[in-house]
Amino acid sequence: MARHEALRTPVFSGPAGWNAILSRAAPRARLEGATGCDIAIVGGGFAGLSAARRLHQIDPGLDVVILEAARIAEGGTGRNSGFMIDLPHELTSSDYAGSGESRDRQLTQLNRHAIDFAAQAVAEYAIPEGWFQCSGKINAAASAVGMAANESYARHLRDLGEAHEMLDASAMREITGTDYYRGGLYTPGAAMIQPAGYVRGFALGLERTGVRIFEQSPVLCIENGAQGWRLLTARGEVRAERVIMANNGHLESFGFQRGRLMHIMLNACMTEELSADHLRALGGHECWGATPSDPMGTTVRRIGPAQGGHRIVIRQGGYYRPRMQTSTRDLARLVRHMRQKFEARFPMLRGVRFEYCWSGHLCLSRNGVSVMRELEPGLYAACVDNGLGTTRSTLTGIGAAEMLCGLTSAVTRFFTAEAQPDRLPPHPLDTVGANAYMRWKEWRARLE
Ligand SMILES: Cc1cc2nc3c(=O)[nH]c(=O)nc-3n(C[C@H](O)[C@H](O)[C@H](O)COP(=O)(O)OP(=O)(O)OC[C@H]3O[C@@H](n4cnc5c(N)ncnc54)[C@H](O)[C@@H]3O)c2cc1C
Repeated sequence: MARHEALRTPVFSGPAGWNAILSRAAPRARLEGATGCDIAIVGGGFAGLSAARRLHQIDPGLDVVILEAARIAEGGTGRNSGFMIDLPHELTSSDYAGSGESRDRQLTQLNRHAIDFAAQAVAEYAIPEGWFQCSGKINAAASAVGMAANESYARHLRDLGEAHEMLDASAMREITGTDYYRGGLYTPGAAMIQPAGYVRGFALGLERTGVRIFEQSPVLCIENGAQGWRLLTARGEVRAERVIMANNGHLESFGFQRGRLMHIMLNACMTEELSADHLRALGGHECWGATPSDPMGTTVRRIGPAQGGHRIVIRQGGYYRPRMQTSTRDLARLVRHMRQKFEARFPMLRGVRFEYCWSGHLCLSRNGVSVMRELEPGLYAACVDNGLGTTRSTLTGIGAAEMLCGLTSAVTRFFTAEAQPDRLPPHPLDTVGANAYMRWKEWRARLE
């Protein structure tokens, strides 16, 4: 009998701001007592919810249960910046280009498949328009380093035949209201989501199709016996024929891929609602999204009433944390950094408070691969987001559902052809090495 106990379950630092600015969602039941189903899914983020939707599309008769450790939209999926990006977005490169033209073409096609899948869910589940907008995004450049990265990425996009537009400083000022940026590279294919709104609407839509979701029900142990799989929580258990692990880096907490997954904690702050005076002083467009031209820079988004109020969301600073947690001290230090970044960009908004500051978890592999495969008979993984889970985890979820149902597709072929995640150096060398490398890269991109 296979038995996998969870070494740790998710711990979140700071409130998930995107969720906090929406009207309160009614809590779902915790798992109490015993229940059975055909397929149990561990984790209710992009991957888990997408897997449930794909399972229902393939066979509406399947009985599916999702067990989420936190509440829907309070985990990593509700803590990101909401850029659902179609193009290559390789965080370990200096300009987002991936490891080769052919893989980048393939990934772009797959990312667009994920965005289409999400757009269909938005239509079918009647998710409000403001929570999913195909408005494109900008790679914003503030220094010579950023301008060079944009030039280099634009060359890559030209080679791939992808649409893009270079923006000069005055166009950037017109959009963002600040003269901080020297230029930008606009690409039209990204969808901008209100992550909490999107994922809450997605979960409600799934429930209307019969999927059962239990919140605050961390799975503590999974075991396989003669009667299939048993998933144990503190107060209940689910028996299932098959299981999809959609818990991203916490796959390692169950003993899988040990020493091969990089756990990065990323951080973000969201301002209080901007007053009419602030809005006048700021100018610019009501909604825009700017990723940094250098992946180690600062992401900024401005949102409007359709997303939860006129606010600015800023993201900066990643730390390698194998225990998958951000300490209060780490978060306080990062909030100070983000304050500096905010004030440098928006001097006209001095005094505007950060209302919500939080940290969330990314899981990368050194060689940029995900883990979407059958781990043991009847146990599947849809894990390792590589920093772009809005699309990549949507895809791993789709792929795991298809594989479990015996289908092959471009998605399953892509992931099953991937190598294993590369092994990392042993602790504490991995932590010291990764953090030193990230601090150096951040220093180089300090103006971006
Ligand atoms: C500040 C920040 C900004 C980001 N910006 C972007 C962005 O703009 N675009 C983008 O694509 N990505 C972004 N990301 C990354 C993105 O959030 C992740 O890639 C995405 O959340 C991964 O989705 P997932 O479903 O694979 O995993 P998760 O969202 O982490 O979902 C996994 C779920 O599993 C649950 N879980 C874990 N263990 C258990 C257990 N034992 N039992 C039950 N449930 C369990 C967790 O609670 C969690 O809800 C950002 C991340 C952060 C932190």
